[in-house]
Amino acid sequence: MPDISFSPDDSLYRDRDRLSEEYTPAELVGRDDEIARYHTALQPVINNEDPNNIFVYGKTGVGKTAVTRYLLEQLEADAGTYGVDLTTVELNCEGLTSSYQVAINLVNKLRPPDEGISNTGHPMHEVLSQLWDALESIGGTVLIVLDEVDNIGGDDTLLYQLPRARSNGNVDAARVGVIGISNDLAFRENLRPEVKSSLAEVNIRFPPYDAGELKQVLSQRTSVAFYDGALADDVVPLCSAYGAKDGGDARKALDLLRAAADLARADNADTVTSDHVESARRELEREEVMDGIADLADQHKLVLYALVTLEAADETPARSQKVYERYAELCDSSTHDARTTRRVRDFLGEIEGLGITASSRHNDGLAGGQYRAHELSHSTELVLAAMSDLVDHVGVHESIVGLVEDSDRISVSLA
Ligand SMILES: Nc1ncnc2c1ncn2[C@@H]1O[C@H](COP(=O)(O)OP(=O)(O)OP(=O)(O)O)[C@@H](O)[C@H]1O
Repeated sequence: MPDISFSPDDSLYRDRDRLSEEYTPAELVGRDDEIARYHTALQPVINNEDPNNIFVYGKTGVGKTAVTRYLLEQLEADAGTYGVDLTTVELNCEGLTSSYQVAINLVNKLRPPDEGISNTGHPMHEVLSQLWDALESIGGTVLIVLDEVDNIGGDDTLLYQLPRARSNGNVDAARVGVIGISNDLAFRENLRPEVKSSLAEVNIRFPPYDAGELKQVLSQRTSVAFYDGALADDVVPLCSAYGAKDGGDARKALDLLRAAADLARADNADTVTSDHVESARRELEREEVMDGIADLADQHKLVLYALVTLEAADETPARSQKVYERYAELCDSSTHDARTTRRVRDFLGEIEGLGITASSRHNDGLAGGQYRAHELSHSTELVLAAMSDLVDHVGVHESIVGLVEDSDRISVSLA
């Protein structure tokens, strides 16, 4: 029987929590240009002028929230020094899918905790009136951060009203500034022009981190999270390079570093090495692909299943038409209606967009014309494991019999 007793083992980590999402370092590195522009946009606050409405956008994990918190903390401290009456409120809009829900949550953030209002049952105009009252009683400059603001969807009443609260005469004593943060790049584009012009007076784009910037971010964390010498020299550069490749996302790079160190710790290793990073990356990638496939709709999974059977038979890269034919056979042998070739081409594009497959364009000239050929970006075993529910339902295709453990359970023999 294995020894299941627990004992502290901290030979690598000085403080593992410093690699977690919750930890914000005292200084933010690698975002100097964005910090400088953001700083300029916030400057009117300290001059006691009307604040700018600021729209911060960029892909996930590029420091939008971290930089916002970092600057607002500094601004609050300096407002204290210069006698500026400043209140900042941060609301994460995740799960708040309408102006109504965001407005109620804002009212409850602005009011004393024992004076909150219920989440339903108020007309919108009443909620807005409570919002103006709450802002008015706070007074001074009130900066409202709406993180993940795109959750609000097409219902932009609040995003229209809030930045105009003063000019429309809804508040008088308070100077309201809105900071909207979003990683949905289409959201800002799709705002009505009148909302865009007031909500996004100043736009600040956060580009993905490059490998050099991620190296700065990771080096800063390693100095507080690990003991000296706990990491081999190539670990931080490798995690940074992968982070840059995976969308320039600092969260992913930090997660990779932590997963690598966890593997090293589980191995009782003296140092974290590049082999740990490679293994951790395979494991994280595996989880991501598994999640991505598990979330696909049945029609997408059928298309993917078709490609898996072709890959298992060494028939990839396979032309879209060939994938379609196999897909139609799979639909025939199950209870699914086959969609048109055009829809299936769309499905293939969407699956590729998730990084599950890859395609290349071919040109066979007069003989074969132009076509796209598809293949899996991951092992057939991994993809099959992630869609075992569909395989159970449709049946095990003969080409994958050797890859599925209990394949004699159901077997589908197709042309
Ligand atoms: N420049 C940086 N220095 C140190 N840590 C950083 C830096 N940028 C990002 N991070 C860390 O990376 C993680 C993700 O950053 P952050 O939450 O700011 O990203 P974001 O752009 O707001 O992403 P999302 O749109 O997904 O919310 C956090 O743990 C944050 O502390």
